[in-house]
Formats: sequence, structure tokens, C-alpha cells
Amino acid sequence: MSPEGAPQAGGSATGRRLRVGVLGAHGRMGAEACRAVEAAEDLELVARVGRGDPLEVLEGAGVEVAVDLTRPDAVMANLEHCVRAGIHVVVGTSGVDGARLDQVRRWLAASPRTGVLVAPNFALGAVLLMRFAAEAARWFPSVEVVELHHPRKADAPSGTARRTAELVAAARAEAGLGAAPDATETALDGARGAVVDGVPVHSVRLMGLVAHQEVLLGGQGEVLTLRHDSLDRSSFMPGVLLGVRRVGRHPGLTVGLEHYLDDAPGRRAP
Ligand SMILES: NC(=O)C1=CN([C@@H]2O[C@H](COP(=O)(O)OP(=O)(O)OC[C@H]3O[C@@H](n4cnc5c(N)ncnc54)[C@H](OP(=O)(O)O)[C@@H]3O)[C@@H](O)[C@H]2O)C=CC1
Ligand SMILES: O=C(O)C1=N[C@H](C(=O)O)C[C@H](O)C1
Repeated sequence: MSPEGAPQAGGSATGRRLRVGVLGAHGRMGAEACRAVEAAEDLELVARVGRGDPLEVLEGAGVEVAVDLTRPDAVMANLEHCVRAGIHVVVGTSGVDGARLDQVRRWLAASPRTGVLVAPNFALGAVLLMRFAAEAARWFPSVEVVELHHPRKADAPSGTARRTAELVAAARAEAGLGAAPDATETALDGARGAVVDGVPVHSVRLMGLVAHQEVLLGGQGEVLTLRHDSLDRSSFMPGVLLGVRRVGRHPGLTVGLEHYLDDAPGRRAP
């Protein structure tokens, strides 16, 4: 961990740079995020936090926005600390869903000006894939999710796959679709994947991969396949930076980067 540098002015149009801290700074994503923040003229990287480092360094360094890219077993303690300290948080770490989101809302109730963005996936293509999958899910009786990742990923299924399945299930329910008409019997446990809100989710871990997802939608005599590939972790960085720049303008809890995209400059609302 290293609090970095004193406040500097002059990098942005207003002359003041937003002070950013990265948690999980020495990991694959954290290191990439540090580089991206350092390269952004309107942002200043003032803290890199690794496992075992005291979180108080964030306040000490005057961090305004923290980016969490740690692990599912670490992220909640980090979030609690930041929200209590009034530090906005951009969460990329997977595993913040369900009851954990309710817990974040409770912390935020005591710190109403603080913003938390939980972004299951920062890549624009993945955000759009989730949107397209939810739209298509209304029309197809069958749907399954396949996520494919690098072999060192700590969790399965991916946070993106869980979120996709939730969105697909909600769209199906709204459209009045019942359970998919597909067999669920197996001769071997796990053969049909894990089931998230009624949607089978299959996880592949393989050398050579980075982060990929397919949504397969089946109807009478046809299959629609939606696929996204993150070929490099740089694919996540525009989304990380967008989150960092915007989170302070969105107090409370936001789940999904799509809620920030519609008012992003230079991007038309999809
Ligand atoms: N939302 C998105 O678009 C994306 C999200 N992710 C998610 O981001 C997370 C990180 O992924 P990745 O970088 O590949 O994983 P890594 O394992 O490479 O990095 C995680 C880092 O966090 C560190 N760490 C663990 N606990 C703490 C803690 N309490 N405080 C500070 N640092 C800690 C780890 O240290 P140590 O090695 O000692 O455990 C490690 O350096 C995962 O949950 C992943 O799913 C990844 C890509 C994109
Ligand atoms: O661990 C990863 O690599 C990724 N994690 C996120 C997830 O769990 O969905 C986002 C992306 O898939 C990469």
C-alpha cells in the first residue's frame, strides 16, 4: 500500500483532479485500473491498497472515490469502511448480490450522500449483451448462459453470468413465460450447470481465456446466440473510469454500469 503524492491541481477543466484509491491494487484488474487512473488527466491515484493494508490509508490520503477489485470474501468489509467514511465506491468485485446488496443499502441509509456503483461487468459489450439478452428472453422458451474465464478466477459462476440470469429471469416473468420446457434430469450432478432464478448457468475455466459469455436462446427450429469476448483487461477500463467519474453524482446504490451510460458524454443511449 502506498498513499501517493500530495493534492495536485491543473489536470482537468476545473483544475482539480478527483482523488482515487484502488483496493486490490496488486491484482490483475487492480494493477490495470491503477494504470488507467494514472493515465487520466482528470484523476489522481492517491492510494494503492493491497491485502492486509489498513483501510484508514484511504481517509489519510483524502480518497474521494475507491475502486474495489479484490475478492468476494473481502469486498464487504471494504465497502462498509468506505461508506461509513463517506467515500464513494465503484465495486467491480464479483459476489455483491442478493442479501449483500440489502446490507449495502442499510449502510448507505446512514450516509445518504455517498454513492456506490456495483458493476458486474465494466465492458461496454458485456453491458449491452445483458441488455440484449433480457430483450430476447421475452421471445424464446429456452435459455441458458455459458460463461468462460481464465483459469485463476476465484469464483464460479461469474458475477456477470449471475446478473445476466437474473435479468433474463425477470424479463421472462414479465413476459408471462413459465419455466423453460427443457429436461432437468441428470445422470451426474452438475451436468446441467448451476441454476440461477431458473436459468441454467455453465462455467468453463480454461487456459488462454480472459472473460467471455454466451447466452443461448432457443425457439422452434432456431437458436439465437449472443456472445461477448473480453480479449484483454483493457476492455474494462473505460467503464471503470466512467464509474469513477460518475459515482459521486449518483448517491445511493446503483447496480449495473448501464445506469451511467445513458448520460455519458460521447455515447448515445443504447
Ligand atoms: N466488474 C468487472 O468488469 C470485472 C470484475 N472482476 C472481478 O474483480 C475481482 C478481482 O479480479 P482479479 O483482478 O482477476 O483478481 P486477482 O486475484 O488478480 O486480484 C485481487 C487482488 O485483491 C487482493 N486482495 C484480497 N483481499 C484484499 C483486501 N481485503 N484488501 C485489498 N486487497 C485485497 C488480492 O491479494 P492476494 O493475491 O494476496 O489475495 C489480489 O491482489 C474479482 O472478483 C473479479 O471477478 C474482474 C474483471 C472485470
Ligand atoms: O474474474 C474475472 O476475470 C471477471 N469477473 C467478472 C465476473 O465475475 O463477471 C467480470 C468479468 O467476467 C471478468
